[in-house]
Parts: sequence; C-alpha cells; structure tokens
Amino acid sequence: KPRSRLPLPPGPRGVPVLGALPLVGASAHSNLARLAARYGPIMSLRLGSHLCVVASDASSARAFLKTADAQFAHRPDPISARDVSYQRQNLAMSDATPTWKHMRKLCSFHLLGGKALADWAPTRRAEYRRLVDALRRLHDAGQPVPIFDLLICTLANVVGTIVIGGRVFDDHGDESNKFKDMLSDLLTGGAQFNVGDFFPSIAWMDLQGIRSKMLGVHKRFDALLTRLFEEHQRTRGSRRGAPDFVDKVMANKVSEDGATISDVNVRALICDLFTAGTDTSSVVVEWTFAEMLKNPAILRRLQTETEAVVGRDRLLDESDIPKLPYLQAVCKEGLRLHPSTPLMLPHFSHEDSEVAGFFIPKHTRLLVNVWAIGRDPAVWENPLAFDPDRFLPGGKGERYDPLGSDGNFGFIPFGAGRRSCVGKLVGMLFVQCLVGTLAHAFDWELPEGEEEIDMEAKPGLALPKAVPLKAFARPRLSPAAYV
Ligand code: HEM
Repeated sequence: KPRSRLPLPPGPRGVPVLGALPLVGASAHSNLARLAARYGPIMSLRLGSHLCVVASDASSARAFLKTADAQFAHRPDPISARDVSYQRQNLAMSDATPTWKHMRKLCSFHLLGGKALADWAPTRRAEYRRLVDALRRLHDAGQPVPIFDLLICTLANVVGTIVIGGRVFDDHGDESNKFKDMLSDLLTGGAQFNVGDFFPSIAWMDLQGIRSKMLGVHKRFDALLTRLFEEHQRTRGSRRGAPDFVDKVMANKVSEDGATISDVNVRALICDLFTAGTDTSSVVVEWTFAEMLKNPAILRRLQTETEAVVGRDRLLDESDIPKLPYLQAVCKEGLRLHPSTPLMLPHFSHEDSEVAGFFIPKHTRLLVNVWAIGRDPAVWENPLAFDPDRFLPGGKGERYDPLGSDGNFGFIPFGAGRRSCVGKLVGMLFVQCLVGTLAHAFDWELPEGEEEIDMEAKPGLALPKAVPLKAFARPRLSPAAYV
C-alpha cells in the first residue's frame, strides 16, 4: 500500500492559484527540461487544481513506464481532446479499458503487427512510387518540393487504402492541404495547456478558445470520415474475399471476454490512425532531411551507401533496409533529436502509488519528456550534434533501439510499456523507407538565398518545423528506375 507520508517529488512552487502553469509555457518540452535540470528527473508541478509529474531521464521513465506501468496506463480527460476523440471513445485517449485492449489487439493483429504489415507492403510501395513521380514532375516544372505536404499526402493515402479501402487524395493539392491544416490544428490545439483543464469550475468560459477551435477541427474531420465511411459501406460487395481493416474490425466487434467495439469506437479509431499514422512519421522525415541538408556530407554518405546496395536502375525497397546500416543510423539520429511527440501522450493514474521513493496521489497526470531523454548529456555525447555515427558499431549509441528491444529507456521516441505506440513497426518503416528513397533517388539543393535552414520547431503535441522545408530535387538514377 503506498505510504502517503513519503514526500511528493520536488518541483517549482509557481505562483498563487495558477501554480506552475505560467512556467510551462508554449514550448512545454523545453521549459520542462529546463525545470528538470533544477528540480531533478522526477518532478511534480501543481497546475491549478491538478497535480502533474514529469519524468525526464531514462531511469525515471523506467520507474513509471515499467515498474508502475499498470497504474499509469490511463489517460487524463483534457477538454481539447474531448470532441476530436469522440468523448474518448478512440484508442489513443481512452482509459486502459477492456474495449481499449480489444481495439489495440485488433490493430496489432490485422494492421500493424509484423505479419499484417507484410500483407500491405505493395500499397506502401505504390504510394512511394507516386511520391517519386510527384517529385520528378516538380523538377520538370522547375519548382521546389514542399517535403512535409507531400509526405502527409503520401501517408494519408497509404493509411486510407489499408484502413478503409481507398486513397484519400488523387494528388497533392487543395484537398490534401486542407487535411494537413486539420492535422496541424488538431496537434497544436491538442497540446496547449488549457486553463479550463486545471480549473474545472471556469472551464465553461473557454478562455483561450481551445474548446471551440477543437470542436471546429472535429467537425471537419468527422465530415471527411463520414464521406469515407459512406463510400466504404457502398463498396462493401466489391471487397468480398479481400476485406480491409475496417471490414475486419466490424466482423470482430466483440472480444473473447465480451468487450464490445461500437460504431463510434470504429470511427474514432479510424480518426486515430489517420492522425497518428501520418503526421508523426512526416515530422521525423522532414527534420532528418533538414539536418542532412545542413550537413551535406551525411547526405552524400547515405547516397553512396544506398547506391552501392540498390544500384541506379531501380528505387529502394523496404527489403533493402537490413543491408543499409547507415540509413538505419541516420533515421535513429533523426528520431533521437526530433521525436515527433516530445512529451508522448499524457498518462494518468486512478490510484495512489509509490514511485522511486515518492508518493504520487491518485488522479495525477504523468508526462514523460522523451525529447529531453534523447538529449540527456549524461547518456549522449555532444547531444545536440546530428551524428548518425553514434549508432554504428563501436559508437556509444550502438546498443540503443528506438523500438525498445534494448530495455534501457534511454531512447524511447515511441514510448514504452503497455501504452507505447501501437504503430511503431510501421512508423519506423515509413521513416526509413521515405528517407532512404528520397536520398537515393534525388540530389537536393536549397533555393538560392535560403541556404540557412531555420531549425525552430512549432510547439504542439507533435513538433514539426516552424518553417516548412522546401528544396529542389534533381533525379539522380538512370531513367529506367523511374518508369
Ligand atoms: C515515427 C513515427 C511515430 C512515432 C515517433 C510515434 C510515437 C508515439 C508515441 C510517443 C505515442 C504515445 C505513447 C505513450 O503515451 O506512452 C504513440 C501512441 C500511438 N501511436 Fe504512434 N508514433 C509513430 C507512428 C505511428 C503510426 C504509423 C501509427 C498508426 C498507423 C501510430 C499509432 C499510434 C496510436 C494509435 C497510439 C495510441 C496508443 C495507445 O494509447 O494505446 N503511431 N505514438
């Protein structure tokens, strides 16, 4: 039984009424890292009427995500997420209920686990090829590539095809840009520290306008999902014998132990897959490219490696990745410095607990600062440098695995424990294949006069570049490779 006479973790006192809320600010991940340097790797902050603990190094992440994983496997109920999560009936914001467990199991079994992934490799290949075609067309038209926009369009089409049986956008353009803007609004609004969350009695005032903004995002998302869903129902007959993911979920709504997935759960789950499945990987690929354009020698070394293994007469394929150690190291370094969700998603406990000698009362929020963990100078030499060599044999990062098989919690861009990213295998594949394909198939050049890349991040649930990267891409393989 947790001993309530143990101390709470140390932390800043903040100001009367608001507590530490003003110290957190918009760039919560970096402000919290700064506070952790002063108060320690496990810190507690009173935010209005709520208590929040923050874990900022590997051993504190282990204490919460391994030792106390079951207690902290729930999610809080932030006002900003209520509408977009269909009142928390989705996978990402639900408490760890039997329905959540069943949805996660169906995702792993029918969509995101190793065997299921192999089944939809042709879809990924076809969309990567379309992306390469789009880049060639931009080259022929003498235009720079808006990397992030094209990645979102590509991944939304991959997710659309495998989840709900159809591509979402014909091509990159107005429609896909609207989708990207919806994602951006959702991920920015979803992470704002909302005064109403910490002062429930004045939540109805919606002082920062977050609730109404998120309701607008939800309505736009729901309109898109309704269109896709109706189309899906209309074309049910054409998929007999070849069901997509939604067909499989509909056919397995009740689990062996009786947990039931409702139609609203299905819709909310599709929404999760579109949001979590597109933005996260695109953010990492865009940052990795920005780092490589700042360090052209790294890009050239990657091109040399991919050319030696893949040649010049075809595009890179997922099956090449195990033979490309430098590509793997570049992507790990991108994930270390630029994890797409710097504070993961918030966790929540419904019971008192004792963690690492501290008392943590029930109804405490937990944030794990994976951004700070990836830059911890006690673990990473010269942590701010983009240096893929650290992950190669003999490098200090050699034993670190972003997917968590190393078990040391020093590099956890996908989180860890029972709430860790359910799409981590495919997330890693997206990043590796997209970085590899774009580096192998094109030479890259920044627009004249824009050689200084702005490396500021736009704060939010995800951490994209504040100024989107644009660069000219010139085909570098033999024409046969692009046919
Ligand atoms: C580079 C790519 C990705 C990164 C870095 C990433 C990272 C994360 C992180 C940090 C979490 C929260 C873990 C926690 O709160 O403990 C998460 C959750 C989640 N991710 Fe990912 N993710 C990526 C790609 C994907 C993809 C491709 C999908 C699906 C197609 C996906 C689906 C999800 C879902 C559904 C959750 C919620 C899981 C739950 O609450 O049980 N992610 N991801």
